[in-house]
Amino acid sequence: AEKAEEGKARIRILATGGTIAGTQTRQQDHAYKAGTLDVEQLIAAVPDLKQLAILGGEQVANIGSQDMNDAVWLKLARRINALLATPDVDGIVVTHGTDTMEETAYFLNLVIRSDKPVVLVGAMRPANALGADGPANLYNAVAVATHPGARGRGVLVAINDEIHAARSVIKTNTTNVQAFESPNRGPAGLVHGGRVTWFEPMDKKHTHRSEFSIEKVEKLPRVDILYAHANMSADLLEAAVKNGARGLVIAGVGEGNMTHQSREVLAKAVKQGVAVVRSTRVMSGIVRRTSEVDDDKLGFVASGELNPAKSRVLLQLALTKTKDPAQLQQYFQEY
Ligand SMILES: NC(=O)CC[C@H](N)C(=O)O
Repeated sequence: AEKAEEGKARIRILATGGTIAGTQTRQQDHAYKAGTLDVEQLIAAVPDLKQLAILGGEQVANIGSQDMNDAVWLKLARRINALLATPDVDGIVVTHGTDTMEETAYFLNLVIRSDKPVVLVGAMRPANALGADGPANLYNAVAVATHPGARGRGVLVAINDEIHAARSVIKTNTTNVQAFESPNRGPAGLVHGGRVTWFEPMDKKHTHRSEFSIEKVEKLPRVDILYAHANMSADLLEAAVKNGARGLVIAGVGEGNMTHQSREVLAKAVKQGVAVVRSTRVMSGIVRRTSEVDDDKLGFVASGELNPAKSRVLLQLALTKTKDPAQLQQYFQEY
């Protein structure tokens, strides 16, 4: 029997597309189209959601998340801030493609102004595939968003029975249903059949404690990521600067390393006022300040635990405040 309405959390589901809203023409097909179902269809597919919460749905976008961009981020973040500022919404679930989910989650983690739960969810199999994972993931995500322990934890990702902090989570498999991990820290919790278990909370600043704001931001600065490899030439770095990048993130080899030619071009870029962050193409571990590369001398910033995609998000927001390398480094420690 359904629980009494009073006492139930009011959760708004904001849909943006992705495989969770995707369909294939035949169940055996490999090919499919992301973002074909709308938010009402997603909710209707999981009747038991009504037991968990009072739900409302909104369609913010309907795209494959490879097409996620600053404009949709700003729209989504503004809508969430507006909803959470009212007393009628207790939490938000965002359905999202998995390709860039880690970036959207971290962006929201830095600009949402509330300690109410915000939970991103996706799926690896289209909605009508054999063994579709979307309905169970959505059920679990709503359960997490209604859980009192989710409050104040920052933006979360709930997928395949795990809960992850936006800051730590990365996609680690192209197609498997087990596609998300937090390699350095492990998950923030577990959720199974809607039952939630929490682990240690994140010690970094986020959401209501974040000093980043998009209220007055019309456009985010351009930040490019360049991927280091053996025999890496430096001309693509020069091209990025020439094309107006205000920040560069290096997906470095090892602990944020790159060819000496690249390092020299980047040092020059810093002198021209471009911010440079050293991250790594390696899946786990930390890029510490001044190991093989002398960040103090060159004016670079070490990304710490943040992978290139997340470093890019933080740098975009940090550049709305400063381009001083010392202050930028401080942000990379605190967020
Ligand atoms: N599993 C997925 O969600 C991937 C589908 C699509 N590429 C997206 O990220 O939206």
